[in-house]
Amino acid sequence: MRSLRSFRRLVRWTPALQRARHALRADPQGPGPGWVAGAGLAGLAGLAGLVGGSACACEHRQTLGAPVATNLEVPTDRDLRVVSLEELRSHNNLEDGLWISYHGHVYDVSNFAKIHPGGPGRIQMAAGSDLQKYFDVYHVHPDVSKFLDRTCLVGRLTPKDAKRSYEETIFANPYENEPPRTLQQTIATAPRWANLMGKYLLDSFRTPLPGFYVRNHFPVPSWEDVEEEYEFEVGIPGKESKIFKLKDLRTMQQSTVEATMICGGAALYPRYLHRTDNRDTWEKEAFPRNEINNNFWGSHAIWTGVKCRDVLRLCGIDVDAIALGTEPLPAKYLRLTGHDADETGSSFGVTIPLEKAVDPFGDVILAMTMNGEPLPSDHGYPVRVLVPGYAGVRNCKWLAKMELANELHESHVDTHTDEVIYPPNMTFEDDLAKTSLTGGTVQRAGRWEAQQDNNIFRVMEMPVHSSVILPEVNTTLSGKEASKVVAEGLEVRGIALGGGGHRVARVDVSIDGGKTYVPADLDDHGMEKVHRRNYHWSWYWWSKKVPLTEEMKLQLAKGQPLTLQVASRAMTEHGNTQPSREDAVSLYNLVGNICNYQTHTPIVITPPRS
Ligand code: HEM
Repeated sequence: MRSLRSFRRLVRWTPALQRARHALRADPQGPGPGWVAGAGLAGLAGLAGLVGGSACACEHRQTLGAPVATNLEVPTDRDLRVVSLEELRSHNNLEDGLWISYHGHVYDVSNFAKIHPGGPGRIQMAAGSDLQKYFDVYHVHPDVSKFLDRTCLVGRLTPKDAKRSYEETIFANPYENEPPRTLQQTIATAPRWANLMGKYLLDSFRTPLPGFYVRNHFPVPSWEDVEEEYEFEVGIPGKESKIFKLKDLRTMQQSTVEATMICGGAALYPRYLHRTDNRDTWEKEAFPRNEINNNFWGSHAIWTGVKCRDVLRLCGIDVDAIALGTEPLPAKYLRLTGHDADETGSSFGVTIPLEKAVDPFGDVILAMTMNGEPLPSDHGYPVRVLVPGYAGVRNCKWLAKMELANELHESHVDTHTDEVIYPPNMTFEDDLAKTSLTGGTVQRAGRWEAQQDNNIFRVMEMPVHSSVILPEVNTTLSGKEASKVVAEGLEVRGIALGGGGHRVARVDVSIDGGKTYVPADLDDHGMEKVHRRNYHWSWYWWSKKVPLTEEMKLQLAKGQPLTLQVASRAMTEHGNTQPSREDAVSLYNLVGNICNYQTHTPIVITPPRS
């Protein structure tokens, strides 16, 4: 119910979605279970007139017969059967199969939809139509034909029909009216994903708000003009839910927390598709991409808001007794749901341990300001849950609901997308290939789902991490700069974070790709005095002039350019540290979450004139 309310808010706010809503109204099925799975979604995409035609009575898998390709073989176009536009469009629901066209090929993505990182609903939006129209908006996708061709190819369209399929697919961009943005380097626009890259991260200890790291999953809900309508609900089993409005929070005692927020991905992009052939592509394709920028996917701010435990206390939870252990935990988790939802109405939701929320030193607050200003829309205006030490995604924006529960949140984000660490034997294409090309399609998809329960866990606290920020990747130093490096050493600067509130005890720097290290000078900007107990939520900055070895100097003296591989490794006071680049290869996990390996920053020194 709540997610429908959020969706309505989005619809009211976004003109593109308003247009889609009209299309939905024209759809006789209207919202409901059939709507999610069927032609209603095509209506949402403005496709009602195109794909809502006669339902295909046949069982599509039977019509397909034997798989057209094995895992690694892609048939040539000559061998593919020609699919008519009508047939493509008739496969627009789960019952008859979800088919899409892409670059002239037709694919059955019925099984893939279940594991689609962007959620099953979004694939259903495109059913019976052309994928490219969607990818024109959702730039998060690289060219996916590589694995679609290997996994779920049905046939091809004639060139004329391929053109028609693209041209007649009408899709209204739900991200047209996102808030204005400046400063950041954009990774993706729909949904918004952006960060301050490289040297700008070291411009100020507290990141300027327009540059603060953003990772949205859905269009931004706008509360600016209607903040008096804003509310969130607290649900406690066996009790009536309690509603809080902004004015309720504003009259409560405010707390301030200095905290760095870092992405659960910590580093890796792009993910999935660059590693579909086998795990080795993790190093060959994903690592180099990751190392294009000196990126630390996070930012720092001072946050103000109401303690989460104070809100729970008002709802009748004895947070002090629970924290002291004199009362048992009433539930394992606190589930957080946002007012943001995907284009099909499926809400954002994540889980945090209830223990963290009631811990008087856990510093979980319902934040209303960042750096002394109201939260910007991109950061959850008016209320975001700040969960210091935890992955960014746990810090639910645009809070709509908090509920005590013994089960994890069932949202797609919490179960599939950014939240999970998959076991090392799991690859995207393997599972996908098996799901789609064998007769037992559903069981294979089940393998993926089964993994969810067994060996897959959720990213909660972040691990220790550090990044080299300066010099920037591929910097070339020559002339006086090169002479200075020879005389004084290479000046390296960067950022480190203990993760989970752990103190960073040391950062070591290497200029020879991790063969040898020297300790850097740490600067905590006085945060040691600010943080309570043993928790340190803030990033550290560090710097070091690393001397060249005699061998390196000799190489330059011979007139040969010198390439250095700069790396850093932070270590907590427990001795936890970052894996080397080599070790990270075997630490492969499908999505690339908490990938805190020591990236390499290549820089070149050209021989200075003596
Ligand atoms: C067969 C068709 C599709 C394939 C193979 C596909 C594949 C993928 C993959 C691999 C990702 C993860 C990308 C990454 O994080 O590096 C992704 C994410 C995403 N996809 Fe798709 N996709 C398809 C269709 C669609 C459609 C039709 C939509 C929208 C209507 C869509 C929306 C998204 C969004 C929004 C994300 C980002 C989710 C997030 O991380 O927040 N996708 N898709």
